[in-house]
Amino acid sequence: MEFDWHQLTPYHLLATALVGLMAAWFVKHLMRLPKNLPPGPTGLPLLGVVSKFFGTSDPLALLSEWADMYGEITSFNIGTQLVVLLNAYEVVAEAFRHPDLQDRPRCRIKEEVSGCGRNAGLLIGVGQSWKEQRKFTLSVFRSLGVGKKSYEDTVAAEMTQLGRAIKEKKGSPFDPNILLGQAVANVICTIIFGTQYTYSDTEFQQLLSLLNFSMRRSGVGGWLFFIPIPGISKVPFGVIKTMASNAKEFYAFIDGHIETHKKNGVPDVPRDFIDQYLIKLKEMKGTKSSFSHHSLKSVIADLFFAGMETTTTTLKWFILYMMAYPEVQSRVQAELDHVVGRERLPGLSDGKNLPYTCAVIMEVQRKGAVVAMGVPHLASVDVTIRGYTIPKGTIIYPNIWKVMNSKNFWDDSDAFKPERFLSEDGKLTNRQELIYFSTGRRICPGEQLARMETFLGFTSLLHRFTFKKPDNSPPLSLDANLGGTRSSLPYMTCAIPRESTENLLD
Ligand code: HEM
Repeated sequence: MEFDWHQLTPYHLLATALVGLMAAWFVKHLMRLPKNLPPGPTGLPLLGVVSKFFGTSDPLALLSEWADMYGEITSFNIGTQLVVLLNAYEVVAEAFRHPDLQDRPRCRIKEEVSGCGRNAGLLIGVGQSWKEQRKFTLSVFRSLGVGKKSYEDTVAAEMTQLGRAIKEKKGSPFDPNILLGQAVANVICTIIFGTQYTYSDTEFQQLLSLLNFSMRRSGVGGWLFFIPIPGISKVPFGVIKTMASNAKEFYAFIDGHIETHKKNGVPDVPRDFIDQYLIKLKEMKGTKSSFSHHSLKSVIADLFFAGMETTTTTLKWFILYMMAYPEVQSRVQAELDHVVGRERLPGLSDGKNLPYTCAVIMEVQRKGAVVAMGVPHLASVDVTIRGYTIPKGTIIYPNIWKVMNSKNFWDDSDAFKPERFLSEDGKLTNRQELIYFSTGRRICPGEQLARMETFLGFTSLLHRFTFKKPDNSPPLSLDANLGGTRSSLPYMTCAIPRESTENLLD
């Protein structure tokens, strides 16, 4: 049959030209890739391995399988984006120390909704601006005593408020998610706004629901935040639309607090993060720096966003594991009673005398792996790690879950075994593979605060209550939901008050 050129329409020509261009781009793209990329699964042209994720209900298990097949460092394409996954402690430590692997992929949705632009704040900031904001934030934390003895009273007071609210449940079943979230958010509110809310405050309730939604629905490793499409925040339907409108409300909430601080004036002794930032803004006026109203707004959002759901989820795993392992719960309580007694609440200084309790905390962190895929880094130039090239523009994920759960590093890795963190003579032993807060130059700046909240939250709750699965409730599940954090499935608990601590809550 002869081809009739006259039947060709302009649409045919356009379609042919487009296919040709795409093919040319794809070949050029392949030719530009270095030969010594880390090994990994191959995918479809232009789509990469995306389809493999659609076919699985457990993306972590799939990534773990690839780690077992290809080794400590793997690479694959998501669409046309090259992604590298780091699956062993040594390789995460080496990569995250490297000065050229410290950028972040762009977070268009935040840039657009906040109006703060490409490089404001801490969580997605890059270069000099990120360094300045991070250094400043850590210095404010230090000056407020965050993570130190001097801040203990603030956190302990919040945990007492939490204990009271739990006591009001009178041992009947409740979902701990809301109460734990309130306690954790309130600690951050105290640092940033100098305000400690009551749990029934409507403004506070609204803040919690805005934050919870985005974190839970942001996809594995929060990938929805990193969709590299300009105008993404304008999508008029679905989860993106809700995330964008929540974020808008959230930024308006922050703006309100900044304006109130400005209106009232900064006192001689700054009370909180906003006061200290406003002083810094005054100092830096007229100089070229990253300090601005936008950056302030952006850093505050980052602290809430990075600090709230992570810590709440951690505390939720604690209660769930204690219900699932009542013998471990009893042993922690026995150690607390022995070291702390029944006349006072546990404090930070008790930690050194509570090796079993601390081992339980570490084991729940390992099994919970709340930030299972870390927060993605970006290569700012071509870098060589372990003999493999990581080209400029590659997104790098630390496979924190794998590092903390691999059979290669952990004996009987699936088992819940706090004793793995104890030496034969019962002393606490640290393991470098427990990279709960990541590692390297971008390691979580809230680590000290989170450790403090976790320790005081866990010990004070177990000192006062025994957590039990409600009668006739479904069997407990230790499975996880994977969103921005790896969180437990919703569950109910009964908190049974323990004897002779009643007076400590009044
Ligand atoms: C148990 C609770 C927490 C866990 C498991 C956790 C974990 C992490 C991880 C894995 C990262 C990524 C580090 C990297 O890029 O390599 C991170 C970053 C961050 N975290 Fe946390 N975090 C927790 C609590 C907090 C708290 C309480 C705050 C502050 C109030 C906070 C603020 C941040 C910020 C601002 C970043 C970004 C740092 C940067 O990009 O330089 N986190 N966190």
